[in-house]
Formats: sequence, C-alpha cells, structure tokens
Amino acid sequence: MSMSSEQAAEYKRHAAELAAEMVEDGMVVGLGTGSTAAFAVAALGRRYREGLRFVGVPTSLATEHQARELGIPLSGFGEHERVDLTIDGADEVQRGTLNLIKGLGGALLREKIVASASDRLVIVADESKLVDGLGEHSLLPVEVTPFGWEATARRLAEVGAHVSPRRSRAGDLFISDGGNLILDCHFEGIDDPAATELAIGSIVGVVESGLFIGMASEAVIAGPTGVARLHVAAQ
Ligand SMILES: O=C[C@H](O)[C@H](O)[C@H](O)COP(=O)(O)O
Repeated sequence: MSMSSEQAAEYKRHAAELAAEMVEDGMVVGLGTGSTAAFAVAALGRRYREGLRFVGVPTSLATEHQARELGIPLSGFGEHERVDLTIDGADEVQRGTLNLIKGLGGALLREKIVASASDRLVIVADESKLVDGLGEHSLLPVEVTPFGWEATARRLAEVGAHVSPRRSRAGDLFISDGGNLILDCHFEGIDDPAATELAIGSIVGVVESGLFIGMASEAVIAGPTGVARLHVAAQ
C-alpha cells in the first residue's frame, strides 16, 4: 500500500525518535544522513539541550551543518577509535538479514566508514523501505573516482549493472562529499548481496558500494500499525 509523503514523514519521525532514546550519557554517536536520520539528529539536539551529554560523528557535510546548528558537539576518528551507536537511514532494508542499500542521498562512503567503526548500527526507516530482496525498488549507488569513471562504469556493466552516472539538477555530474562521482546501478535483483559487494569492490576505480552487508544490528521501522524493532533473524 502506498503512503503519502506526510504519512511517510510522520513514520520516519516516529522511528527516529525511538532510536534517539537509545543514546546514553557519555556515548560517541554516529549521526546519519538523509530525511529520516535528520529527525534523529533533531531529537538528539533536543536531548542535548535537556542535559544528555554525548559527542556526534557526522556522516555528511549536511548532517554536520544540522548538528552544529543544534549545538551538538562533534568529534571524529582522531579522537575516537570506535563509535558506540550510529543511527542512520537506508534506502532498502532486507527482512531477516537487515542487509541494506544506502547512498541515494550520496553519503554512502562516510556512512560506511562510520558504520564499520560502530558497535551498534541502528537503522531508522518507514516501512516502505522493507524488502524481501535487495534491489527490488532501489538503485544501488556506487561511489567511484572521477578519473576514468567511464571505464569503471563499463566494468560495472560486466557484473550485470545498468549504469547511470548521477547528475545534479543542473545536469552536471554529481560530486559527493568526498569529491567522487556516484554511479547508480540497476540490477535485476541482487540475489547474493555479499558476492555482489565483493565483485563490485574488486573493480579498480570503485571507492565503495552502497551495499551494507552484516552491518546493521537493529532496524526501527514505523508504519500505520506502529513502530517495530527488528533484529537480524537467526540463520
Ligand atoms: O546517502 C544517503 C543515505 O544513505 C540515506 O540514509 C538514505 O538515502 C535514506 O535517506 P532517507 O531517510 O531520506 O530516505
């Protein structure tokens, strides 16, 4: 069943606010990117003003800007080896595995660096993001170096992707926070996400793919029947 954008925003806010309650005093908190994560950052800004003490590690320049405006103190990997808890959105969440596609907002590289250093990665989303198989609805964003991107795109096509370089509204090539390009890849379903991630990652010129395999510890999913906390199902 499709949902209106107002309903979707309300579900995103529910999920994000529940996840923001998981932050405890003294934590290093990864601050995700996108419209759902922004609700979590807003809730964390309110909790900081109410006296909760934590530092944030932002996953994009946009989130860094939002957190600064809210007065959340920021930090990075020079000061902290690990992140206690990261709250981030996703473009698709696979039921059971909690494997993810991320990066439609272009922040996948920083998000993946923060996720891989996190003890817990909690995904927040409305229920339209839940899928049985990755690639059902979403393209897979792949971040690549600008030099030779056309050659990298051809190699991606060889592993089964229909590739489109992402463009800005003005029609220029989209540049990520890391100064790279994003190639949006359509696959006819991603049957083996781990194998696909390996195949893409082995292509010279690929910086990272938006496949997040085995990284999420929990997903907080909101919809018309309420908010559910999903964990990785036993295999
Ligand atoms: O690059 C963007 C991120 O991976 C976002 O977390 C993802 O695109 C989900 O964004 P939203 O919550 O706006 O749907």
